[in-house]
Amino acid sequence: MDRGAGETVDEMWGWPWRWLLPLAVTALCMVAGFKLLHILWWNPRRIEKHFARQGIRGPPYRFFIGNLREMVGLMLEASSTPMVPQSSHNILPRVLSFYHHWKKIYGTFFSEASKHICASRYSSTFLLWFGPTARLAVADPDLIREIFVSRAEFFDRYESHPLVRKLEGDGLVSLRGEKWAHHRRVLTPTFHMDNLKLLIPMIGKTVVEMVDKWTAMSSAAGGGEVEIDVADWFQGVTEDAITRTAFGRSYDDGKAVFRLQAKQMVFAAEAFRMVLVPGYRFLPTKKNTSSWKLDMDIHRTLVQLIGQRRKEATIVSEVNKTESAAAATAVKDLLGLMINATGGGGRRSTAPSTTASPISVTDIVEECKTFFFAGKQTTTNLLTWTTVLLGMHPEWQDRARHEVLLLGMILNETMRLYPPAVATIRRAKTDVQLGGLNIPQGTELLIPIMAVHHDTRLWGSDAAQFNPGRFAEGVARASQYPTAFIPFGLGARMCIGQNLALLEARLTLALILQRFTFRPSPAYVHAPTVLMLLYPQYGAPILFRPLAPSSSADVCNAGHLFASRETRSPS
Ligand code: HEM
Repeated sequence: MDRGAGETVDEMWGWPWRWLLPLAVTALCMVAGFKLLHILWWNPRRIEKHFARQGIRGPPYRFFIGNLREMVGLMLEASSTPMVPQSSHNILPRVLSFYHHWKKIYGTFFSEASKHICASRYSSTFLLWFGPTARLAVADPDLIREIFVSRAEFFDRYESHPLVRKLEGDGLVSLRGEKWAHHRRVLTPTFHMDNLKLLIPMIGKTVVEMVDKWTAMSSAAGGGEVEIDVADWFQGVTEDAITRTAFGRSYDDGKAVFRLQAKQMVFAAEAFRMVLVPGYRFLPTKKNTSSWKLDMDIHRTLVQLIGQRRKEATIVSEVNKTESAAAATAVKDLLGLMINATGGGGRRSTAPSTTASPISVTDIVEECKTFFFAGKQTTTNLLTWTTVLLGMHPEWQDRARHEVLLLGMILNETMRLYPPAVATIRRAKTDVQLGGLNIPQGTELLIPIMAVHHDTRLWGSDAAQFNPGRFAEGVARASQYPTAFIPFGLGARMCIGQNLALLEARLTLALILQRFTFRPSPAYVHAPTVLMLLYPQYGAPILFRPLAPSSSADVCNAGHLFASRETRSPS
C-alpha cells in the first residue's frame, strides 16, 4: 500500500490506535506515578510505622527530601561558630550536630527481654531519612558487633553516589562479594608490617626533607618560631608513602599516575556540586571532556607501566644495583601483586586460587584511585589532629619526646576524639533481625564512629578529655566494650591500610618531636568540621620552635617504634 504524506493515523494503523495509544500512554504515566508515590510516600510511611511499632522514633519523614533540609540546616548552624571554649574536645555537637540533636530527642533502645523500649542502655537508636531512604542510627556496641562481625553477611557496604565513586574509585572500598574477597586476598600482603618496614627508610627520607625545610624556614626568620599550616605539608608525606606502597620501585611513574589522579579528583569534586542536575556528568561540557581525557591518560600510563613491569619481572637481577633499589624491589607493592594476579607477571601467579575472574587493567586503574583516595587524606588528618592535640597538651608532647613509644597511645586517643572517618554506613541486604529489632531490606544503618568514641557510658565521665593514658594497657582494655573503639572500622572490611597509616604517623611525629617544640598559632581557630572526613575548618597553623640540631637518620631505622602490641593484621 502506498502511504502518502496525507495519510491519517486511522488509515496507517487502523482506528483502535486513535484511543489505544493515548490510553496506553496514560496507563504508563499512572503506573510510573504510582511507583513514584510508592517510593516517595507510601513506602517511607510504611517503614516509619514499622519502626514506630517497635519503639523506634525519629524526625518525621518529609516528601522526597526526607530530613535532608533539617540536617543541612543543623550542620550549617553548628559550623558557623568555632568551638567554645577553644580548648574543648567535646566536638560531637559541632561535627555531627544532626546526630547529637536528634539522639537527645529520639534516642531509644528496644529491649528484647522486656519487650519494652528502654531509655536506659545506650539510648542511641533512632530513625532518620536520607531523602526517601530510611537510615537507622546505631551506636550501641553490641549492635555494632552484630552489624560488622556476627551478622555481617546480612549487611552490605553502602553504595556511594556515582560521582563519589569517581572520586574514591571502584576498588576495594566499594567492591562486594567474591570480587572484593579476591582483591582483598591479593592486596593484603602489601600491608603486613614486615613488608611495610621496608618502606621506612624511604618514607623517613621524605619526612626528614620536610622537617629540614621547616628548620631552614625558621633560620631564615632568625631562628625563632615559624608558623606552618601542617595539613598542607603532611599531604606531601602521605602522598609519598602511598605512592611507594602502591608502586614500589616504579615510584616515579606512579607519581605521574597519582598527579593525574589528583587533577581528576578536582574535576570530580567540581562535578559533585552539580549532583542535583540529572545526567550532568554525561554532558560533553569542557570540564567533563577534560575529565574523560584524564581518565584515558591515566589508563594509558598505567597500561605502559604494567607492560614495563611485566618485562622487568623476567630480568629482576638488573634492578638490584643499590641498597635502596634492592629494598624497593623486595617491597611487595600493590601494583606488583595485582599484575601477578592477572597471571601476567612473567612468572607463575602466586595469588591464591579462586573462582573470581583475574584482575584486569581497569581493575588496577580503579584500585589505584581507591588507594590514592583512601590512603592520603585519612592519614593526613590523623597527623594534623595529633599535631594540634600535642600542641594543645604540651605535657604529653614532652612525655612523647622522651618516651617515643607513648606515640601509640597518643595516636589512639587522637583517633578516639578526632576519628578521620566520623561515620560509616551499611545496608540491610534482606529483612533481618538486629538486637531484637526487625530491619526491613534496604534500610541503611548509620554507624556514627565519633559518637561511639565520645559516649560517656562507654568511656566514662572524662570521655571528652584528652587522656592518652586510658590506652596504657592497650586498645582492648581502654574501654570495657571491645567495640567502643572503631577508628578503622571492624570485621572483615576493616581498614586494610591501618598499619601503613600508623607507621607513617609514628615515623613523622617521632622526627618532628626530635627537632621541634610546637604549639597552636594564635591564628589557629579550633573548629573541627566534616567534609567526607574530619577537617580543621580554618586550617591548622602551628608554631614550631627548633630544638638543638640532630641527625635524623637513626630514626629511620627505628624498628622499635613499630613493634607495638597494637599492630594488627590487615587480613
Ligand atoms: C588514619 C588513617 C585511616 C583511617 C582512620 C581509615 C579508616 C577506615 C575505615 C573506618 C574503614 C572502614 C570503612 C567501612 O567499614 O565502611 C577503612 C577502610 C579502608 N581503608 Fe582506611 N583508613 C585510614 C588509612 C588508610 C590507608 C593509609 C589506606 C591505604 C593505603 C586505606 C585504605 C582503605 C581501604 C582500601 C579500605 C576498604 C577496605 C575493604 O573494604 O576491604 N586506609 N578505612
